[in-house]
Amino acid sequence: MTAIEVDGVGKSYTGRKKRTDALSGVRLSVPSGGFVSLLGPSGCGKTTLLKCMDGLIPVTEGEIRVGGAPITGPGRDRAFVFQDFRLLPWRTVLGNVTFPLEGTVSSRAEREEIARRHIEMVGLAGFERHHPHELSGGMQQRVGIARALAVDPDILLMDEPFGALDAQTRELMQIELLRIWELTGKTVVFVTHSVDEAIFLSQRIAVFSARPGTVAAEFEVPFAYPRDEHAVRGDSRFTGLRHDIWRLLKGDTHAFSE
Ligand SMILES: Nc1ncnc2c1ncn2[C@@H]1O[C@H](COP(=O)(O)OP(=O)(O)OP(=O)(O)O)[C@@H](O)[C@H]1O
Repeated sequence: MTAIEVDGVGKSYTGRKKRTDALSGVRLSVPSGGFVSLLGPSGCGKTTLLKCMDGLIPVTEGEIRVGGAPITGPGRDRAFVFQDFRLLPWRTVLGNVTFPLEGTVSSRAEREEIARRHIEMVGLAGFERHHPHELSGGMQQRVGIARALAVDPDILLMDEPFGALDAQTRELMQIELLRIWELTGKTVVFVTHSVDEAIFLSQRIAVFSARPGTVAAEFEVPFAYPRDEHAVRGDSRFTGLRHDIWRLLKGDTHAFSE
C-alpha cells in the first residue's frame, strides 16, 4: 500500500519582490512502512517537500495524497522530527513528550504512561525528570523522536535529524532509528546530506536535482534488515551504489558530506 503519493508537485515562494521556485514536477511514491531518503544539493527543496508532506505549507501545483486522500493541512497521521530538536527548554523530558498529547488525551496519567513507554523505547528511561539542557545532543534528539512517536503517527517526516550530531553519536542514532523503525513499522521519509547515511538507512533513495528541485533518479538499496553497519559498508554493492549516486550528484554540487 502507498502511504504518500507526491503527484506533480511544484512549490513557489512569493515574496514582495522575489519569487523562488523551490520544487517543480516532483513525483514520488512512498510505500506504507517504507524508509525513503531524499538527497540533493543544498536549496533544492528537500525541506520544502517535507513541509508540504506535513501540510505545514501548501503546494503551488499538483497534489500530495496520504493514504489516498489529498492533504489539506497537518494531521495526527504525520509527525515531524527537526534537525535542531525544538524541545521546550522549561519542560522536562516527560513534559516534552506529553506535550503533543495534551490536546487529545485528557487523562494526565494516561499521557504520562504513553510518554514513558516512548521514552523507554528511545533508550532514555531514568531521564524523565531531566531538562533538555542536561542532555547531550543525541539524547535531545531521542526526546524529539519519542515526542514524534508518542502521537502514534503512521508517518515520520525527518528533516536531517542527525545533522547537528557528532559523527559517533550520529552512527549510534542511525542504528537506534533502524531498530525503532523495525519495531514500530512506521513509514519514514528522511532528508539527509549524507550519501552514506542514506544508503545505510533506506530502502530507496530519491536524488533531487538543483532548484527548482525535482526527482532526478531513484535508487533501490539492496541490503536486508537488520543491517550491520560494518557488513554494509564493506559490501561491494555499497561502494557501487555510493559511486553511482555521487556521479549523479557531482553534476549539481560538491556540498555533500562523504
Ligand atoms: N519561507 C521561504 N520563503 C522564501 N523562500 C524560501 C522559504 N523557504 C525556503 N525557501 C527557498 O526555497 C528553496 C528551497 O529551500 P529548502 O530549505 O526547501 O531546500 P533544502 O534542499 O532543504 O536545503 P538544505 O539542504 O540547504 O537544507 C531555497 O532557495 C530557499 O531559499
